[in-house]
Amino acid sequence: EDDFVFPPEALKKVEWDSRKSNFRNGISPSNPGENLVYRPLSLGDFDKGFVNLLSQLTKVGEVSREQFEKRFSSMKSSNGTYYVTVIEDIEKGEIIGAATLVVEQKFIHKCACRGRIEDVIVSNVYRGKQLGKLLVEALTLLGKALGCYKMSLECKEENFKFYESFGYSPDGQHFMIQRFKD
Ligand SMILES: CC(=O)SCCNC(=O)CCNC(=O)[C@H](O)C(C)(C)COP(=O)(O)OP(=O)(O)OC[C@H]1O[C@@H](n2cnc3c(N)ncnc32)[C@H](O)[C@@H]1OP(=O)(O)O
Repeated sequence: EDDFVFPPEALKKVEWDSRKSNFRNGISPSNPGENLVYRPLSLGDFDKGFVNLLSQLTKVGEVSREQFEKRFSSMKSSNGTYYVTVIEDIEKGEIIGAATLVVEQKFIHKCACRGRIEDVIVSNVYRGKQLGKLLVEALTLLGKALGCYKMSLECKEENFKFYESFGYSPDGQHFMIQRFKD
């Protein structure tokens, strides 16, 4: 039986009809394309190249099965915080896209929640098929459905246009960062 990092039913909250971006090929979360499935990250995805896919985004380093399983169960037990989603090519048994919604709990704005879109990646072989758009649009609408008062993400300026199509805009504030490790 599949062990998912969050209940798959949560994705049913997505109101796809209220999406802001246009999909050239008519794909949707329930129908992302031939042999493709959009769903929560599963424990079995370690063997389907999930970690390898992330290395196309940034440095991942060696992640053992044990480390993956520990992180997976920690995310799963923090109910309602980590919505790690993936697209699987079921013919190949391979994870070819991923994106995460993190729902941060606040005291401000009457104990509101803020959504952050993180770690958006589509395998270079599958780019240009509207799958990146599907990942971002679905998580944006999920954040809205879960009651987030605000959604945000960090990206390179060259990706601003991409994210603007889902309703994001640069806020003009300067983001600050300090790295303790590479
Ligand atoms: C919050 C974050 O995680 S930021 C990090 C984002 N991830 C990366 O940069 C990793 C490397 N890149 C990728 O994985 C992919 O290129 C992604 C995720 C950015 C896009 O995924 P793809 O599946 O290739 O894109 P998809 O086919 O869904 O969308 C392409 C559409 O966006 C547009 N687009 C894609 N990238 C850009 C860009 N950088 N600037 C402007 N438009 C863009 C295309 O023109 C196209 O528009 P159209 O639908 O009107 O024709």
